Formats: sequence, structure tokens, C-alpha cells
Amino acid sequence: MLRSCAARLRTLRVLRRQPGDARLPGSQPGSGKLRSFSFEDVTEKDQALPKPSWSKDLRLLFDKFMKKCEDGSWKRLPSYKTSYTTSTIQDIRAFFSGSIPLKEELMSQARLFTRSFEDGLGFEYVMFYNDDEKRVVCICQGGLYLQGPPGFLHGGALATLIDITLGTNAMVAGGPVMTANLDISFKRPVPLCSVVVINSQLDKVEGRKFFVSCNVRSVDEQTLHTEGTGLFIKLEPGKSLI
Ligand SMILES: CCCCCCCCCCCCCC(=O)SCCNC(=O)CCNC(=O)[C@H](O)C(C)(C)COP(=O)(O)OP(=O)(O)OC[C@H]1O[C@@H](n2cnc3c(N)ncnc32)[C@H](O)[C@@H]1OP(=O)(O)O
Repeated sequence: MLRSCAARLRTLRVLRRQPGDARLPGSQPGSGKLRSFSFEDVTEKDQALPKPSWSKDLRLLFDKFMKKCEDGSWKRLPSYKTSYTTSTIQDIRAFFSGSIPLKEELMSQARLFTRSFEDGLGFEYVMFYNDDEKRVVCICQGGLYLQGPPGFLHGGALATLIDITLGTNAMVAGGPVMTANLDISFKRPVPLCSVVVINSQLDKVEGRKFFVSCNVRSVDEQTLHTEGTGLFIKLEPGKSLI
């Protein structure tokens, strides 16, 4: 508990900045502009690995799932700040090539929404995939900048985590997909900075339609926070999105 509080306090250093100091992560102090990142420090760094901002619960769950990976039944999915850095994701990007509405110089600054916050203040998460069971589990911790009701995680932040978990499940099974529909039942609020487990299951595939469902539980599994279902449509190569 003390360790995780200390980690949270470390993340709070940004809260002490004066308004004029506020800047985007990775920007030059005082310049107000994004610096160009080196490929190494931002683009290629796997974000789904333990960091000082992780709570003890998140580390323990991470260790538990890494153990499950030892016999090959589960795999940890790496994750990056941009959405198209690994060769797999570059393949995905190819699907979008005719549809990307941004110029290349802006695209190079684009960041995956869920990886855009400073460590510990936004979304901290890791996903694990079990191919035989068609399951993706996301262990996640919503930070201080994701507040909705006082002291609780914003419902939209949780919906985002559900979307990426269900979307990843569909994508690992079928390749590039887009979310067509999400249906979420919020049952119990999630305390800010707490860790929850999103357990998702690929229920059905009908042609290009991937139906995925999930529940969101507390670490001790005693609290059912949320249930959700999603429909993901596999993209057709060469078919423009816009
Ligand atoms: C994203 C990848 C980046 C990687 C990053 C890593 C993170 C990974 C996680 C990513 C997570 C982040 C994810 C995000 O943030 S994705 C961003 C949010 N989503 C969107 O913006 C999607 C907008 N919609 C579309 O672009 C199109 O409508 C899509 C592509 C979805 C389908 O248009 P397309 O022209 O291709 O297909 P179609 O119209 O021929 O329809 C095909 C079939 O599907 C059925 N249908 C369609 N829509 C619906 C609906 N709403 N409810 C029920 N059914 C629906 C339709 O009836 C038909 O059925 P049938 O007649 O065949 O039976």
C-alpha cells in the first residue's frame, strides 16, 4: 500500500506544475511544441511492462499472468504509444492507407489515446491472450486524471478500456476490426487508482462480424463492476472507411 501511494505521489509531481508549465508529455520545456521523439524512447518502448507508477495489485496480477504464460497457453500482448509500430500493426495500418485523413507529419505525432498520459495518471494496463479459449484479459489501473464522480473512474474511461480489450480480442482472432457497437452495463463504480480485471470472451463470429463480451471485476473478484458486449467488423482490404 505504501509503495503504491509513493508511486502515486511521484506521478503527482506534474500536478505541482504551474499552469504556464503545463505541457504535453515529451514536449520541450518552455517551447510549447512537441519535440520530435527518438524512435527508441517513445515509439518502440513497450508500455505493457511494470513501471514505478503501477500499484502493488497491478504488479501481483502481472506476475500471476506471466506465470500462466510460461507453458505457452497465455501470451502477453505488447503495447506502444503509437498504434502502428510493430510489424503486425504496420500490416494493420496498410488496411487504413487509403482512409487515413491526416497528413504524414501530423500522423507522426499521433498517439494511441490510451497511452497518451504520463505514467500513472491515465490508463495503465496489460493484456494477455489465450488462443485456445479465445479470451483476452486486461488488467488495468485507472489513474488520477480519469476521474468521473469524485474518487471514482469516469464511465467513459472504463468504456475505453472495455473497447480496447474487446477490440483486441476480435483483432487477434480476425485481423483489423473497427468497433461497430458497444453495450455496457455499469453496476458498481470503480474507485480511482484501483485495479480491475476485464475478462473478455469471443462468443461468435459471423462472416466479418465478431461478437465479444466481458465482465469487469475487482482484483478479489468479489465486486462485479461492469458487463459489456461489443460488435466488431473486420475491415475489408481496399474498402475506404470514409
Ligand atoms: C483499430 C486498429 C488499430 C490498432 C490499435 C490497437 C488497439 C486495438 C483495439 C482497437 C479498439 C479501438 C477501436 C476504435 O476506437 S474504432 C473507432 C470507433 N468506430 C468507428 O468509428 C466505426 C465507424 N463505422 C464504420 O467505419 C463502419 O460502419 C464499419 C467499418 C464498422 C462497418 O462498415 P463496413 O462498410 O465495413 O461494413 P458493412 O456496413 O458492410 O456491414 C457489415 C456487416 O456488419 C453489420 N453492421 C455494421 N455496423 C453495425 C452496427 N453498428 N450494428 C450492427 N450491425 C452492424 C452490417 O449490418 C453487416 O451485416 P450483414 O448484413 O453482413 O449481416
